[in-house]
Amino acid sequence: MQGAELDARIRCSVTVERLCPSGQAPKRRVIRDASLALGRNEFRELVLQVSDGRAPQSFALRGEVRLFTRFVRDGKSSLQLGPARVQLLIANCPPDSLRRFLRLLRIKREAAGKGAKTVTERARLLCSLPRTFDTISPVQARDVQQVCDQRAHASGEATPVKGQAPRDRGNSGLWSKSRKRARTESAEASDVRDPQAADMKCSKKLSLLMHSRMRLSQEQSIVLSAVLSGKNVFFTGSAGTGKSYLLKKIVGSLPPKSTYATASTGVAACHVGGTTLHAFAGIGSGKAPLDQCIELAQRTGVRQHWLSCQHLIIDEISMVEGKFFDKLEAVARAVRKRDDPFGGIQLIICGDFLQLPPVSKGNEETKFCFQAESWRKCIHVNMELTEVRRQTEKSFISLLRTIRLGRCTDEVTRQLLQTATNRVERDGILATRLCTHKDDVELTNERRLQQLPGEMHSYEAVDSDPMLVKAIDAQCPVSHCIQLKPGAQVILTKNLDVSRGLVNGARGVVVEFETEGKGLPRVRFLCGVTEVIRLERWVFKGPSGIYLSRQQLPLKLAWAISIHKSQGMSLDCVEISLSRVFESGQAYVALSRARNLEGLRVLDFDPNIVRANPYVLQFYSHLQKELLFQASLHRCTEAEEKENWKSS
Ligand SMILES: Nc1ncnc2c1ncn2[C@@H]1O[C@H](COP(=O)(O)OP(=O)(O)OP(=O)(O)O)[C@@H](O)[C@H]1O
Ligand SMILES: [Mg+2]
Repeated sequence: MQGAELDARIRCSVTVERLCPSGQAPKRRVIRDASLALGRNEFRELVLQVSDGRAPQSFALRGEVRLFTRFVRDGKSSLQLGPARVQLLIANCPPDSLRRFLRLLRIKREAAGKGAKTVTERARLLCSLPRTFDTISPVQARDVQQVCDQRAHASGEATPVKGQAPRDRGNSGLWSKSRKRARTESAEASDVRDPQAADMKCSKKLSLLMHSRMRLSQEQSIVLSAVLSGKNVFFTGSAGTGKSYLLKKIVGSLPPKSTYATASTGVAACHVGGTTLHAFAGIGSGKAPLDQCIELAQRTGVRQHWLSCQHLIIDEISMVEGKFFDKLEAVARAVRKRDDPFGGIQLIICGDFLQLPPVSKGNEETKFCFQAESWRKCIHVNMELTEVRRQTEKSFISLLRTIRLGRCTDEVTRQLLQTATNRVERDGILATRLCTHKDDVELTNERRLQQLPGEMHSYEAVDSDPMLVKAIDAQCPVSHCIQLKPGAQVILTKNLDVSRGLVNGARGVVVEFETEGKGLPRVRFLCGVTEVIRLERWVFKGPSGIYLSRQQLPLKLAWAISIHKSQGMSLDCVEISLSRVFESGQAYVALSRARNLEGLRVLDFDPNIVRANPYVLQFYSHLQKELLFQASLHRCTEAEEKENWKSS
């Protein structure tokens, strides 16, 4: 199937509810594994076709159609088809596919607008045309123009009252009535005065909307295809090659009911909208004997995860302990009563073993996951991302590559020593110090905030469950209480507007506070933008599988951050003191957070602290050979296929 056709057809669970006029309970039919397609019938009307693999049912989108999109993130949506008194409840759809499907539906429906010919019931009955269903064509320039015309027309008809959605569109019910959209619509209404500008704005907006899907590189797409083919995949790659970016795309491409996104740390889990691996597993630290762990995993709530999980995603695998992985594998088989590796769950694992290793306490011996006994039998395919996306300077990428392997040539040492004099501060934005020890971070941030003159402003988060503040703290990248003063150094913890540089990790300084309302902070960022920062919401799965959320400012104090917390982040301007580095990979993680050499200042650099674990190096050396072998095999098969094709 091509992209456009993919957008027009989704696999999901569909419940068809027929509402009875007499007020009786609706008649329901549940199709668990349905195909839902958008197309046109013999009268060129828009039609939704639901199929369970046998007889398809069609629903023409005539008259009023109401669309509910609040839970698209969970793969759910519903459509009320007014005249037919039918409701379609969509569930368990890969969220990205659902988003694209609904976007296509909205645009096609709006493009048809009022101009759509209505076929009378009589004409329908008398018509001799055979019943047909053609999958809808992709969005064309013509559709975009029609939508813009419709919008301009609707705005012209509606009284352009600020903050009020045009009546006509409100009635169609196809656009959710969120305040944000109402704002946009009122802005559109004011564009009526300059129809040409409004038209251009509208086409630009629509074209952005249609092309806003996350673009993957070729190598990222190959990994996604391997995942969608059902294989157990481990993909690796150096820092910044887009592993977590791809993982988010993978999460959005799988059915939500049976997909569990996890990571070794809370912050990494939040990046992929999931939970920690420990919270998913429900077996505590996993150090208890196997039968006790199995018992723990059989508890109500926990058992349900193990049984419903068909795709388990794990980010930052380098920090998962090997023995813990073996325990999980055995628990999975026991709880699911299946002898296949991991009880038949598809594993999608990613990380870079040359970054931070599992946390060890005291003299306890820790193993990497690839040293787990069950690793080899669980992983079918190893893949590597090679294109670095975080950094663009070739020389910096090559420097980082050397450090990653635990080497430090004279040239690398010279380049890093040279950064000690870098003036990374700009416009009052100081460098973030990456610290090896957590205590240093808290002390530094508290002390520097206290030292600032000016009034302190406090912001309390609104949590979905105030009893679970600790669980939310463990996963959310922002604290329950944030305190700021003018001059506070901050870092953005969410992508707000990628095109303007307001991305996760963007560095800034608080310049002032609004005098009205909540007294929100105005922050000047390194990218040159000064913006009032508003409350944002984070949603993630809590330990018992229910969704938790926090509403808070997407800011964190940024005089200092721990290297452990920085794993997975991209940072604008950093200062690193490497004298107390104690782990292999720690120096590499710290250095690879920077986007470029100019944004980096390394203090007290000693080449001896650059280390890579010898077992990890050995693992990667085997992996490289395996990948080379796979690639040559692939080339041979391709050549053979070409040869066969020529001779046939
Ligand atoms: N296909 C892509 N298109 C646009 N930007 C991308 C793409 N892939 C990755 N990026 C960007 O590259 C940067 C690094 O990506 P990401 O954090 O996913 O890397 P990573 O491999 O997980 O790094 P780390 O090992 O440090 O966790 C991010 O800013 C991300 O948005
Ligand atoms: Mg990552």
